Amino acid sequence: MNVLIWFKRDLRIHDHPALARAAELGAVLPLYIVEPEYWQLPDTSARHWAFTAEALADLRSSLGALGAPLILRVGDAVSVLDRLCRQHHIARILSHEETGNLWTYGRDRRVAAWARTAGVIWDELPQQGVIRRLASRNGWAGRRDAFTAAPQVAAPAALRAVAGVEPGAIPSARALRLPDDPCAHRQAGGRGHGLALLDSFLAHRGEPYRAAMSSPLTGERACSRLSAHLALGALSSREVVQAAAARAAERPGGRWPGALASFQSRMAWRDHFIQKLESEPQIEIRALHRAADRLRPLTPDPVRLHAWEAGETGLPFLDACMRYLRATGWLNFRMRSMVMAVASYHLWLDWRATGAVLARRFTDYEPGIHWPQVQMQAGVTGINTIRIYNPVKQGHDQDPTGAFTRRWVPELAAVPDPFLQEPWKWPGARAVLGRLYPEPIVDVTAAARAARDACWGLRKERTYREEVAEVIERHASRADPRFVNDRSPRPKRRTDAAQMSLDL
Ligand SMILES: Cc1cc2nc3c(=O)[nH]c(=O)nc-3n(C[C@H](O)[C@H](O)[C@H](O)COP(=O)(O)OP(=O)(O)OC[C@H]3O[C@@H](n4cnc5c(N)ncnc54)[C@H](O)[C@@H]3O)c2cc1C
Repeated sequence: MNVLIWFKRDLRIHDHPALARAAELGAVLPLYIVEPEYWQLPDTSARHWAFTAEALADLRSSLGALGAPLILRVGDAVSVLDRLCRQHHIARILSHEETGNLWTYGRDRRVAAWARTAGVIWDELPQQGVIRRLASRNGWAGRRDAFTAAPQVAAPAALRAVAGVEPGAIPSARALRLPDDPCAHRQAGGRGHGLALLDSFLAHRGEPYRAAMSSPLTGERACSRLSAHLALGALSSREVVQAAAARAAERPGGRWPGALASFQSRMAWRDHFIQKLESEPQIEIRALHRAADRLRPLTPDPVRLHAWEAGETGLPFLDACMRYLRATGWLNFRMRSMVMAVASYHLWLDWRATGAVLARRFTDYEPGIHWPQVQMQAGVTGINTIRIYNPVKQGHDQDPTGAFTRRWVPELAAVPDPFLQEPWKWPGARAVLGRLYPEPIVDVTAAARAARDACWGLRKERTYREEVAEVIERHASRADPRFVNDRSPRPKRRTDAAQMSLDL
C-alpha cells in the first residue's frame, strides 16, 4: 500500500507516531505543502518562513537518510493532495493532529471533506498532551500526563519511498511574496539546533532558570529557548518533558530541583493553553468573555498602534522590549506579558490587532499558546487576574542597571541612570524628548487608572458573572497546582500603588 504522510507542525522523524505508523503500512510519500494563502495571513511573517525553511531542509536530509526524502509542493492543500493521491495510487493519508490557527482549522475541514468524497482515509494522530473533542476539562491533566509519560516512538529504521516523485524545491520568502522582515538575531531552525539548546539548557544554562527567567537580560540565556523548535515540532514536547525528568532523576543538586520543576510546569502550561484553542478555535477572533469585547474600540488608534509596534512610545523599557523583539524574534514571558498589557490597558488597543503584531514578530508563534495568552494579558477572559504591569516599575525591576534599555534605546545615552525609565522627570529632558526620542505617549499612572475603572465598570454589570461561570466550565484548569493562572473570580480587590492586580 502507498501511504502519504503529511508533515505540518511536526518537522522531525523522532517520536513521530504518524510517521512510524506509515512506515509499517507500506511505501511512503512524505509531503510538506507550502500554502501561499496561509503565508499571506496577518499572523504569519518572513521570519516564520525562514525558520520553517531551515527546519524543512533539515527534515529533508533526515528523511533522505532513511530512504524517502521530503517532497515539497506549493499550492492549495486539497488540490495538492488530490493530485498526488491520484498520480501515486494513494488511499491513505497520515498526519498529526494539528491545533493551528482558524485558517488551518478551516483548511483541515476542507481536506476532511475532500478525503471523504475521494475515498481516501485520513488518520490524524496526537503528538502532544492535547485532546481532541474533549467534552470537559475534568480529568484532562491526568490524560495529558499519561501521554507525556508514555514511551517515545523511535524513528523508523528505514523507509520505502513511493517511486517516481519529483522532490520539489523549498521556495524563497520572495517567491512567497512575504514582506521584508529583517531579524538579525533570529534563532536558527532545524532539529540539530533544538537538540543543542535542550542539551545546554539541561547541562548548565538552566540552573538559574527560576530567578533569571523574568529579566530579558538574564532570561535570554537562562530560559530554554526551545519554543520555536517546539512550535514547529522539530522536537516533540514529550521528548523534552522526558529529558527534563531524566535530568531531575540524576538529582543534580544546587538550584536544579526548583529550576526543573518550574520548567516542567511551563511544559504543562503549553498543553493547557493549546487545549483551550483546540476546544474553542474562535479564541483567535472572539474574547472568551464576550462582554469584554465591548471594552475597547474595535479599530485601534493607528498612531498608538504604530508607536507601540515600532518601539517609539516614549516609555523606555517598553520600547526596548519591542525593539529587541523585532531584532531577535523572541522575548521572555514576563516581558511578553508586559508589552501586551501596556498595549491593552495604557494604550487601550484591541487585542486582535496587537496580538497579530506579536504573532508576526515571535519566531515561535504557536496559535494555541499565543491567542489564549494574548486574551489573558488583555484581561478579556473573565477568569484570570488582571495585571496592569507598570512599564516604569518593570524597567527598574527587570533592568536594574539599565543596560538592556540603553542598548536598545541608544537615543537615551545622555539621560542619567536615575531618570532612565522616566526621562520626562529629568531636568535636562528637553535636550532629548521630542528631538531624539518621543515624549511619553500616555501618562502611565492616569492611563492605568482609567483602564482599571473601565474594567471595574464592566464587572459590575449583572450578566458578567453568569458568563464567567460558563468560561470556567469550558476552559479553566481543575484543582491542579501547576495551573495557578486560572481560577474562579474572587470578589476582593487588591491594588498596589505601582502596579495594579485585580482579581476579576
Ligand atoms: C502575550 C503572550 C504571547 C505568547 N505567545 C507565545 C507563542 O506564540 N508561542 C510560544 O511558544 N509561547 C508563547 N508565549 C509563552 C511564553 O512567553 C513563551 O513560550 C516563552 O517565553 C518561550 O521561551 P522559552 O522556550 O525559552 O521558554 P521556557 O521558559 O524555557 O519554557 C519552556 C517551554 O514551555 C512552554 N511555555 C513557557 N511559558 C509558557 C506559558 N506562559 N504558557 C504556555 N506555554 C509556555 C513553551 O513551549 C516553552 O518553549 C506567549 C506569552 C505571552 C504573554
